[in-house]
Amino acid sequence: MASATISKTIYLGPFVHSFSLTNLEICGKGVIGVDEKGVIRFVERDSSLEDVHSKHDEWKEAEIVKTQDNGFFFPGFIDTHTHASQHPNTGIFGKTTLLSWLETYTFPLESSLSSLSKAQTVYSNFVSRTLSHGTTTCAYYATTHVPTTNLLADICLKRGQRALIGRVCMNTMSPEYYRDQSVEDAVRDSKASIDYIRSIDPDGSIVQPIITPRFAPSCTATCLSALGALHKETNAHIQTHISENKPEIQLVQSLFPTSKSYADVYDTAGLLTSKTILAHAVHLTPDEISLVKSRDSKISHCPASNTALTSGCSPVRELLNAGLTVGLGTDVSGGFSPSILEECRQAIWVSRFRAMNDGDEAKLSTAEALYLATRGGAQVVGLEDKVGGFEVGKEWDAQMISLGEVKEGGEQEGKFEGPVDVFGWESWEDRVNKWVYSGDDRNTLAVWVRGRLVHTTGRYQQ
Ligand SMILES: O=c1[nH]c(=O)c2nc[nH]c2[nH]1
Ligand SMILES: [Zn+2]
Repeated sequence: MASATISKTIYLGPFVHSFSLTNLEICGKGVIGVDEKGVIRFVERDSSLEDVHSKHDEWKEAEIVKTQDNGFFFPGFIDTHTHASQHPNTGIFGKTTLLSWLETYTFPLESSLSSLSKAQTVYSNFVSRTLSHGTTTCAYYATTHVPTTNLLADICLKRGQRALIGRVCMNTMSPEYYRDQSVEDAVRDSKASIDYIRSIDPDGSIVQPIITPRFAPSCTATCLSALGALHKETNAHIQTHISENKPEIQLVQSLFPTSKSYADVYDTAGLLTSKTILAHAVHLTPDEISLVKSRDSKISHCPASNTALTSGCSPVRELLNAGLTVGLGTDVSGGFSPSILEECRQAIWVSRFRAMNDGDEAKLSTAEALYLATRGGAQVVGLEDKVGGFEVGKEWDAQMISLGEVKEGGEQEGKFEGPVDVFGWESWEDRVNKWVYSGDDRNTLAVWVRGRLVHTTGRYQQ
């Protein structure tokens, strides 16, 4: 559990973060001061503890946290789209595609999360899992059930993980055993969850509610409009899915024959706003891209899920070139991993598949993938003033990454048990690439949110 108080702390060692989409800063000798509120007060480069103590007298008594085992500090990951309720199905999707996958695997599992004890087990486990992978902020879908959606918010608040938590709305084309019985029910229950989440964290500094129409096929036009009105009333964020696979898009066309496009369905309902997170966006038309841009709605790119459910390869370069704001989403359990580091790799792979047809410009670099995982994600969830990088005034949402080192002679005794082999001669840039391409949660020794230590592994020593 997150400790209640935090001490003024100096974080000492290399740090890595994005300046911009293409510019990753790698600072070999950093000193970062974080106050008792978890706010960064100074960031010194090519500096030492002695330099900092002589410059900042009032920091002489501060605690010191040093990187270890070829380590560096990195901003906490931001997962802009995942389903906590689907965690038990991770890796279970067979050869299904979106609509058959929902029927076969997803609705039965989600409906079973009416049980508080089952939800306690699933949600606690998933929050532990995402934290251990360095995810400090997560946009979660829960289920239609208010008590267990609220439980997910309780768990995130207690564990100290920033989260947007959505009670799922679905009043049509869903199984009889798992659907909202009316638009009024969908709105009443969404409101109940919004009110609860705002009551446990009135400033929304850790948990916030998010209005969650599942996707256009599972909500009637009246339901979508009522949720648009609920956004106007509450100013809560909105999350939904869009243009994930082709049969889904055809279904939307047949269900909303007077709409110009899938994006237009949401726009007509007042759901395309600057606080809207649209997951997938694999097959948007140029007109839809312009519409999304004009509304300043945000995109969650979910490459692992898009490949697993054979939905398609999202043209991320095109979305970025059009000026859209993009972050990464694990989309468990369409996606097969709770790790945003894995999602960086998947985003890079999918961009290579696009490049095979679209040309080399489509390729995402390591720096670009890490930007989407941090600063891009922060913009998607509306937290860009607080998290995503290391600057004075931002909050300390960070992970300590350690890569370990191969021992001389290849000795195994006492070797760092992680997936990355560092020999000692690699540049910092090469080390970051090695982490992105072959690292995992064994490399994430410690995780902080707002300066609070929320996860450690046994190897973390201070
Ligand atoms: O990846 C997805 N996961 C879901 O749960 C879902 N529901 C509608 N559309 C969806 N897409
Ligand atoms: Zn999803």
